[in-house]
Amino acid sequence: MTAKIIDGKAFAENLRGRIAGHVERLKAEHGITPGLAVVIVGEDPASQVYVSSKAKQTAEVGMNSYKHELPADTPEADLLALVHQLNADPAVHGILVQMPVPRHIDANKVIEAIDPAKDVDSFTPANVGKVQIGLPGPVSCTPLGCLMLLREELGSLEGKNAVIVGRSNLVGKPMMQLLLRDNCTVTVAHSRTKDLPDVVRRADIVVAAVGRPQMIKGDWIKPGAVVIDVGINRIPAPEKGEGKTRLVGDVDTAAAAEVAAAITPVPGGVGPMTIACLLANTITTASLINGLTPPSDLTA
Ligand SMILES: Nc1nc(=O)c2c([nH]1)NC[C@@H]1CN(c3ccc(C(=O)N[C@@H](CCC(=O)O)C(=O)O)cc3)C=[N+]21
Repeated sequence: MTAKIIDGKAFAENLRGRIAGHVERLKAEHGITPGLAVVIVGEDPASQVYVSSKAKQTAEVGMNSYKHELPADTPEADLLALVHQLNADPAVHGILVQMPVPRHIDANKVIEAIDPAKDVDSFTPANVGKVQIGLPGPVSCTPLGCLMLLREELGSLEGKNAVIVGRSNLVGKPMMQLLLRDNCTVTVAHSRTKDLPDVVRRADIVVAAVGRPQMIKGDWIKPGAVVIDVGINRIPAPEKGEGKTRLVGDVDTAAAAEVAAAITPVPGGVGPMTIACLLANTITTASLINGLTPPSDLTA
């Protein structure tokens, strides 16, 4: 078998088109222009590129984009003060503080300072809890993007054996909640899991989120499985020239594609969905802040 390559970039583009429609409606019917504030501390070049593309896409769907770039040595108190200022700003419906923050800043303190009503990453304890019990609110961007791709590919996920490799707060744990809500039988595997290849071989759905380049091999994949590769790893690519690099996922894509029914590529799979879901969450929070029901096509 040769797997279908799931085009996350195209799905994300379509999603952004629907988001633009929702922005239009919020403006025309309610006089609300959703606003997203992105805060970045320090000059990490990869983060800079990523934040710029978020700002560009935010503007493209008709939302207001507020970018705050702070120097790497910004005191924690100054960052917390900015978060409080954004919490109080009625033009801001979503706040994202780009992670990781420099070591002298406590990331948990920053996350807990964000008003859960504006927490478009769904990182705050309040929103993590809401996702767990199924209350409306923002849902972690990467898991939400993965869920949308899986539903598009499979329709109902009911009864599927889903194996998530990785138990991070960022991806593994929220992914577990979402797949459980869609009636999958969920296994969360991690670095201490015994016989990991055998565990993965039982999966109808594999979500790889470990951050180790090409760790999941082709012969770990059950024939006909759907594979979602969350990994974004930069590795040396001497074939492209001295000192060059390329992006690979957590899955050996070429080998897995020989066995799977469908697989997301890296780049062009989950990554673009993450940013589109950030915009989707800003519609969700802007709606809820104004007492409106969020659009059902943008959430879990
Ligand atoms: N508060 C916070 N929220 C985040 O959601 C967050 C964060 N901090 N810190 C960094 C990570 C990383 N992340 C990515 C999203 C999209 C791509 C993406 O679109 N990747 C492209 C490739 C981009 C390239 O070529 O470098 C792709 O996979 O096709 C990558 C990485 C969000 N993060």
